[in-house]
Amino acid sequence: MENASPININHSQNRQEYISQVVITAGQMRDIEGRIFAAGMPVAALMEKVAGLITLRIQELFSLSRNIYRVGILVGPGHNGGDALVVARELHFRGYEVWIYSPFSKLKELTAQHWQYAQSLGISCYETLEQLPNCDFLIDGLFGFGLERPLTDAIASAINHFNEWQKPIISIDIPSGLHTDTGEVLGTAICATYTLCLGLWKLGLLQDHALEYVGKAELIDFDIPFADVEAILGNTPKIKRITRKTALASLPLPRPAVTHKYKAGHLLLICGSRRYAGGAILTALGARASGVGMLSVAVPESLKSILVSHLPEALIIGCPETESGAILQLQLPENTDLSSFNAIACGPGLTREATPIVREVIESDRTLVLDADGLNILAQLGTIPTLQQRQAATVLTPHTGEFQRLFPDISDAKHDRIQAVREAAAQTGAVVLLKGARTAIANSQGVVWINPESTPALARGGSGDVLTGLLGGLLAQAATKQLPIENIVATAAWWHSQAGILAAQERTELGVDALTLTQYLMSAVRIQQC
Ligand SMILES: NC(=O)C1=CN([C@@H]2O[C@H](COP(=O)(O)OP(=O)(O)OC[C@H]3O[C@@H](n4cnc5c(N)ncnc54)[C@H](OP(=O)(O)O)[C@@H]3O)[C@@H](O)[C@H]2O)[C@@H](O)CC1
Ligand SMILES: Nc1ncnc2c1ncn2[C@@H]1O[C@H](COP(=O)(O)OP(=O)(O)O)[C@@H](O)[C@H]1O
Ligand SMILES: [K+]
Repeated sequence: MENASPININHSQNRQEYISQVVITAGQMRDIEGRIFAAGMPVAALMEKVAGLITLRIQELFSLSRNIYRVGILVGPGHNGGDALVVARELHFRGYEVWIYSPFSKLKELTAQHWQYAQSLGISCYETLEQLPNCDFLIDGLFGFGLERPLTDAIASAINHFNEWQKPIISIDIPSGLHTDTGEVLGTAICATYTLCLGLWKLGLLQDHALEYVGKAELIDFDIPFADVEAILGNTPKIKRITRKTALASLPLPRPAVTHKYKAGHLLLICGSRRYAGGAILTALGARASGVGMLSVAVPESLKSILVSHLPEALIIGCPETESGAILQLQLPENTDLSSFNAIACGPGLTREATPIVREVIESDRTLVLDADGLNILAQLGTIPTLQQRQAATVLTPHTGEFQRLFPDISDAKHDRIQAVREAAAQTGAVVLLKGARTAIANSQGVVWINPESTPALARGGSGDVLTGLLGGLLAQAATKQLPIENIVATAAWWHSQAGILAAQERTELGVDALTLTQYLMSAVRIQQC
């Protein structure tokens, strides 16, 4: 299986794209910073540059042409506090009313110098909370990527106090109190309205449990040299954000002028039961939207007519069913066996009665997506030994509950989803897509893609079924083109979310039922292509 293709970072026009993909840990940022300083960049000069860019962004967000603003600046003991003090000074010169608050008796040297200079300019600097007047917004420079120990006592209560103010808070680099890598709350954390992440995206900002603290995240690019990033990350970063550009690059567009339906991929969906008929319809509609050349859908016989009425273009295969209406046996049309398909997606709505069918597709040599009951059955069969028998590519698409059933020995799924999904892919050899607010995808070589934009409108029954169909359809098309599986999986996750975002914009977050979502898939791509 091909690994992530290297990003060519030697052309300046690629910088923006590269920077928007790369995700780093605190340790990597420290190493990159160390190289920049060792090469001769003065620490104070870099702080000035970064804080200048932060100031410009704050001026855009809270323009004096609209209002007179009183700003509270929260200053920590390290260089995050130093950044905040430079911002305080600049906002003071620009005409903002600035108050500085820092409860720390000991500041790093550069930070202490900026504190002293701010005081000399007549900016009010306070050490106790009560002295700080009511402000229109706050700038959080308490802690950046240097925070490693849980916050306690006075500083923890101060953070809780500021959160209660319900004023906009702009966090510099990362909301203070979040762990830079896991996004975990270390005691307590600032609930930011905006997070201005410095230089390169920090991993913790893309972890699900950090999202309620992060607010709207933006990157402040301060021209970190490529050579320094490359020296630390190599030219194929291990953790990447899925971008519009990378996602669109894996879509099977444009179609060649001369082609036919089987060249555009043949997908077999195996889904549904009498109890869960809707899941089969949604999965099939997701597959339809992928543009797949030929769609076959195996369902229990009693679902055949309803599937035909929703998808007249698909070949609906009615299978013998159990007493309770699950598929009893895969009964493919004459002259067809599993090798007739470019990809198989199996699971939504099957019920656990369909174990023999799941076993059969796992034993096949076809690219396989397992979801929902396909995953529950796999967990019962024994995830790792069962998948070790597979010769072809496998994609698992669990939500957190399914993930824990599949990988009970990976304890990290709730604390560090990125590490968890990476371990799961390494143990199974499969591409694993862990669903969530920030869906993460890993391959067995340890490369991870994170979907950085989505909407809670998707937290709704059936939206995962749509993803399974969409992904299956893309994989079937990709199989004829030799595109890397993990790139297709990332594209499917991105596309699904973009459709959710578009639908939520037009219909509110309450208006994105799974059927509606399928109707937005096409327009989401069309808009993004423009
Ligand atoms: N790299 C870059 O690209 C650039 C980086 N820049 C900025 O530097 C920031 C990183 O700065 P940093 O390394 O000084 O760490 P930071 O997060 O400010 O705090 C560490 C301090 O907190 C203290 N401390 C820790 N835990 C604590 C606790 N529980 N309770 C109380 N104290 C605690 C800890 O003390 P110690 O552990 O030594 O006792 C230490 O003094 C970065 O986020 C960005 O804003 C820009 O200026 C330029 C470009
Ligand atoms: N809070 C959220 N923000 C963004 N996307 C979400 C959120 N919650 C769920 N999703 C997405 O919605 C889909 C839900 O899938 P799943 O849990 O399998 O639902 P179902 O089985 O009902 O179809 C996944 O693609 C997931 O990433
Ligand atoms: K901060």
